[in-house]
Amino acid sequence: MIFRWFGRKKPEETAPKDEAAKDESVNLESAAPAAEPEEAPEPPAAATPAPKPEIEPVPELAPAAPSTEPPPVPSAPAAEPAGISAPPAAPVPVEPPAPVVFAPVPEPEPVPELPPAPAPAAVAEEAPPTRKGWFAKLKEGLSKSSSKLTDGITGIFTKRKLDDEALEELEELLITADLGPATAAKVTAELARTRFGKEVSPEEVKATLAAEVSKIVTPVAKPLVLDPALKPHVILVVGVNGTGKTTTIGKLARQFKAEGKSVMLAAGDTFRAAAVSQLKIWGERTGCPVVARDTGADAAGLAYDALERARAEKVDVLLIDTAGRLQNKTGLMEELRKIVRVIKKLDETAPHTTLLTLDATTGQNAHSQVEIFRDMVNVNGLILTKLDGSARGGVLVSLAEKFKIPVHAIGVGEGVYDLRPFDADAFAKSLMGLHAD
Ligand SMILES: Nc1nc2c(ncn2[C@@H]2O[C@H](COP(=O)(O)OP(=O)(O)OP(=O)(O)O)[C@@H](O)[C@H]2O)c(=O)[nH]1
Repeated sequence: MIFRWFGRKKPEETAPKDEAAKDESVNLESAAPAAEPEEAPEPPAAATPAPKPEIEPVPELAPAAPSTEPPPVPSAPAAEPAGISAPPAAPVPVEPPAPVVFAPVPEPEPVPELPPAPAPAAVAEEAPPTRKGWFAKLKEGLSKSSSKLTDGITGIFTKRKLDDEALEELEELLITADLGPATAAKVTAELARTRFGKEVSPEEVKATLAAEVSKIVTPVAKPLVLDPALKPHVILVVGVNGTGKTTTIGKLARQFKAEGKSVMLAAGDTFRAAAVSQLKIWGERTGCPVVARDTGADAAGLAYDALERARAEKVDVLLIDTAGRLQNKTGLMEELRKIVRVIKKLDETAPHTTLLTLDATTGQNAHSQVEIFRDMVNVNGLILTKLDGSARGGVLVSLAEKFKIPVHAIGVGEGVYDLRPFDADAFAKSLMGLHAD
């Protein structure tokens, strides 16, 4: 029996190469990586004299500051990775997962008037969080993902030896929990190496799996570090509509402000009026100026103006929001590449960080999104959003294994404090329903 297990092929041999990308729910007719687009039109209005963008004045900081920055929490440890700060707050009502828009619908005309934007809760309404509160929230947020795993593990390993059959069942369980075939095979093989033929308890299995998951995700757990020499450090935020780009920008803006940095926001999703007004609300909440134009304006031109303005004002960080509609993939690709090309006219090293937001509730669909956006722009950081309430949080493990792109932070709620640096060990333990210390 033991030989059968050890005689198995290595994960990379057994795992179908593009298994993950073939997720049933991805409509890759419109979303699949495509050939290089035709030559994009020459840089926009941006480089030529253009109407001055609308610059939201920096709201008066005196009233905003106390509400934006909670008093220091004594129990929270001081060590906070650069770029990401204070942990989050009271439980946030869990939204039903927002579906990723992939359907090949015709591209609508820009909507001229501003529909009412959802108003994020005021920063002041959220209680300052503690470290303990953060782990509780992470564990609670991942409870749907972890209960799937822990119930399965208990079912397989109650009073049972670790034999071939048990290992196969475990491997299947890990695949259905979105860890991906390669990761599932790797983690199971490690368990077999140390425990094969022995009676193992569900607790032992969970602890071993948590340790293996932690090993896989540790190399990608890298905080978002700003280069203080850059004025500004330009962060381009890309991702499919509804994955949390704008919300993540708001959360990051709060954190950077809390570190004493000056922040400017650019409403680069000029396609949707609601996206612009939503970013303006985040600008007001966090006390950051927002560079915006009317709906339908050229996004690259807007980004150029924003960077010019941020440079003139020696702003520390410029966060650029973008559109994420994949219905017209070629159009999106052209738009994103044009933004990058145009801002490079001002700073050839920009954007310094290109962050892709991924909605954890979409599971393996996230793999296709990484491939698509990586082909469009040089994605060099990921943020996994909506880990709260997702039963598919295991996807982070397979993303780490496959793409090895740094995961800078995770979102566990809609509140302004609900973004945290990605802590590999806490995540692995929470995913396996174990207590994170
Ligand atoms: N539960 C939960 N909801 C989140 C999280 N991040 C964002 N959301 C919610 O997801 C929804 C979409 O977020 P947006 O920030 O508007 O997403 P977007 O990518 O900017 O979408 P568009 O503006 O349509 O391009 C909003 O209702 C957010 O409040 C998270 O970590 N957890």
